[in-house]
Amino acid sequence: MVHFYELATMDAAQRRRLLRRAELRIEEVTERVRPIVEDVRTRGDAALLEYTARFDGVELSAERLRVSAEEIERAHHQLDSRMRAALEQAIRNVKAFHQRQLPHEQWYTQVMPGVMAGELVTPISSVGLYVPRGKGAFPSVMYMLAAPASIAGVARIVVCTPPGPSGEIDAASLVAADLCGVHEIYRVGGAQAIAALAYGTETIPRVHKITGPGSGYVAAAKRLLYGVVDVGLPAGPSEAILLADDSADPELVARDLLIEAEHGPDSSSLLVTPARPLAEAVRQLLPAKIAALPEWRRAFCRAVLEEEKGTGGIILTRDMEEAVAFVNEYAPEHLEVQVREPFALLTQLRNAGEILLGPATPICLGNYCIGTNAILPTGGFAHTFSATSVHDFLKRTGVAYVTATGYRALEETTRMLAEFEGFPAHAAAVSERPLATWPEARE
Ligand SMILES: NC(=O)c1ccc[n+]([C@@H]2O[C@H](COP(=O)([O-])OP(=O)(O)OC[C@H]3O[C@@H](n4cnc5c(N)ncnc54)[C@H](O)[C@@H]3O)[C@@H](O)[C@H]2O)c1
Ligand SMILES: N[C@H](CO)Cc1c[nH]c[nH+]1
Ligand SMILES: [Zn+2]
Repeated sequence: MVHFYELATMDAAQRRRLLRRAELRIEEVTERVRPIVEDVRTRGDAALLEYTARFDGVELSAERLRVSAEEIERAHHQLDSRMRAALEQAIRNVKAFHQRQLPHEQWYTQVMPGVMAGELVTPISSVGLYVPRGKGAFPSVMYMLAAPASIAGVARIVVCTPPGPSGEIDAASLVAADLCGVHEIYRVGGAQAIAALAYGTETIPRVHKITGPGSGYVAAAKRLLYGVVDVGLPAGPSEAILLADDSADPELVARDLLIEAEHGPDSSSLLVTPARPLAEAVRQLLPAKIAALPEWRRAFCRAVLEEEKGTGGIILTRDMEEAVAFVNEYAPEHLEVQVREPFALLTQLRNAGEILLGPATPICLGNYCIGTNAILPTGGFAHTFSATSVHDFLKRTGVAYVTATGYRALEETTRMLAEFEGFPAHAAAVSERPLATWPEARE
């Protein structure tokens, strides 16, 4: 039976378990991941190759870690033409959206006469993109990461992605990377790939920032490496909430509930609604829809929606206000809204990686081709983190210029604050400064 909860009577432990979702499993695997990270740090490529053999079942040599230019070229010939057209449309939309995010390279404001303050925006010089592949290939993740990184102007973009059963990287992912101008791709995945990007190995040079989604192993490795490298937004196992009222079509809601549930047993997918007839109808429809899926995706949906450890299901609330409050507390990665007046409700929605409004905007469109980014914060981190964007690949540096007039107006304030804080050198630096002789302090 699909999990069915009434929010008003849900006990505190159950509520906490749903709110924590996959975070609990990431904690569980952290100690298993720690020695992998340490091993890659000390033994480099040799460790990478051993873990690739153990976890991906692929024997590689260090020379084969990097995908060759010929393989990328071959991928273009191998890719089915309809798949190429789909990729091109999706990438076009994703690029158009992210191009619009680009901020001005610099801006200044006169905060008071003679005091100019502003920001210089520059790209991060090297980034590592993690594209998962344990339960299927993700060309979409490739372009969701590579497009904003390349639009931001990152000079060195490196991709790590696990090899398929015969050591190959799928043609669609290679073409997607190429269409985004990314060519440094290594066939290595899991915690070992994150460690390689953070510390560097003989073959994979280290980067300044790593970003991209992944399984619990990947998420745990990133947390262990916080402080060694910038590990970006926490994007772990996929999750979604469908927020619906009695105007929603149960058939569409039931279908859309399976979108994120089919990613893996650690995914979460919840219908949150005050409409009992809708909740009951969706509950009736789900078993047949789950049964119609191929075996392994069926097993994932059952694990999420029916099994004891699963963190999916249906939550019935007393009214829409209670439903919205729960959604805001949960802060889902994807939020699909199927209510009579979605734009009116939007003003009350505060925490989500993305919000998709109306019955024609199912989560799968957002996953692939609307243009918005599908690499989003999970585990409740949408309370503070944002969707992946060009801003993840840029940094802002404060820039200021003070003239002699501005300096004179700030001299005493600086001295007062420095003396109060007990910094005599700070205070001395604004005493008797021979400003008038400096041509660069001109007005
Ligand atoms: N939040 C997002 O934006 C977002 C987007 C896409 C996908 N996802 C999520 O990413 C995840 C992808 O997971 P995946 O499994 O398909 O790919 P993955 O690449 O993250 O994990 C597979 C890798 O894990 C390693 N591994 C496997 N078993 C291991 C073990 N026992 N010990 C240590 N390492 C092991 C292997 O090296 C393998 O290459 C899913 O949970 C999906 O929901 C999230
Ligand atoms: N649902 C994922 C983000 O959580 C994105 C994705 C890619 N392919 C299918 N789904
Ligand atoms: Zn998805």
